[in-house]
Amino acid sequence: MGSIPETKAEDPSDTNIPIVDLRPFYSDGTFEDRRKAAEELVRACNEVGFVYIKNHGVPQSELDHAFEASKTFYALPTDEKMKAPHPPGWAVHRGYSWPGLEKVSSAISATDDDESVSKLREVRDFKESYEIGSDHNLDQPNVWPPADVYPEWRPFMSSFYWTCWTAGQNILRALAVGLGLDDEDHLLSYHDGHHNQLRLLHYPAIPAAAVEGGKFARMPAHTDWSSITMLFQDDCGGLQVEHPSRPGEFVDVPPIEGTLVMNVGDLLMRWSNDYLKSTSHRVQLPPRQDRFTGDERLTRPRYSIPYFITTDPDRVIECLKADEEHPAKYEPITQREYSAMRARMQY
Ligand SMILES: O=C(O)CCC(=O)C(=O)O
Ligand SMILES: [Fe+2]
Repeated sequence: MGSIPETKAEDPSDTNIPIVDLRPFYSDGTFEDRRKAAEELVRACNEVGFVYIKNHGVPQSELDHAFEASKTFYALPTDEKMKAPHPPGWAVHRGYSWPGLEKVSSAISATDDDESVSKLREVRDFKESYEIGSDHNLDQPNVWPPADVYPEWRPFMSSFYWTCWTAGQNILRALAVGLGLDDEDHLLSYHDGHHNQLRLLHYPAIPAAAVEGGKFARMPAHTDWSSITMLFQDDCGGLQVEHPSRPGEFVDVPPIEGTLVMNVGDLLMRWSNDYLKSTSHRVQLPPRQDRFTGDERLTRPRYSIPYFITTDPDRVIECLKADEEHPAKYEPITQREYSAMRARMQY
């Protein structure tokens, strides 16, 4: 006995987030095997909104390379990284954002008084990120550093973007099968792949007290706006999701080797008539004490790679899963209208 819970954090049996094996969507899985995996996936998205996927189709060698490249990029001097700066404003989300540039937050609660609102704004997100899209997405032109800064960055990340999309297509197929749609390509057909976003995140080492004292956050609670998000995380830990039936309580989503974490975004929640849940999540200090060193309890840096999958901006999304018993809760909308509406609500 005497086992310490945190030493078990990477044990798959220690998490309440379901693990779904998508192998039948890659090998010659029988129709029955595919349907079973798809139904498990949809059940997890309905009950939790978060799910681990194994046999997700992104080769481990490419993932290892992506994390190595991310580390190499973030280890560059700031003035080199700043040669690919995120453009000012919110219209374009590409290139390098330095620590504190972005403040992620769900809408500030209407009941918050002025003092706590300004306090919230003072909390800086202690992370840096780099956003990449398709070179064919003219709404969101990519921002790359000059080739001599890090020659391999652009070619590798451009190709990795499409590797992630190949895996994402099978997840969208599995979701359609699990939702019982006649055409397994139904959801996929709304995504041409050019509107996704690859994000390389680095949460630098930070003394635990700076986060515990509320001065800095790694990433505050939010939902994603995408159809779905695929997330790859290193072995640091710290990702948490809101408990599906206990609002305000967050549970750990520990890294599990060989899996990605998939979550439902707000757009797919609306599209599915709220059948699939877009769950709030955040990044906190790691739960495992062996992730800290020294008197200051400096937590190790964390690297993660989310890949946000989004529909073609002008396709009209109409509620699925609507019937007499469950009338459509939302008007048809395009992704462009939807994100404009969300942005209006936020500012
Ligand atoms: O870093 C993580 O694990 C989560 C990132 C995330 O939720 C986001 O970028 O939307
Ligand atoms: Fe997120």
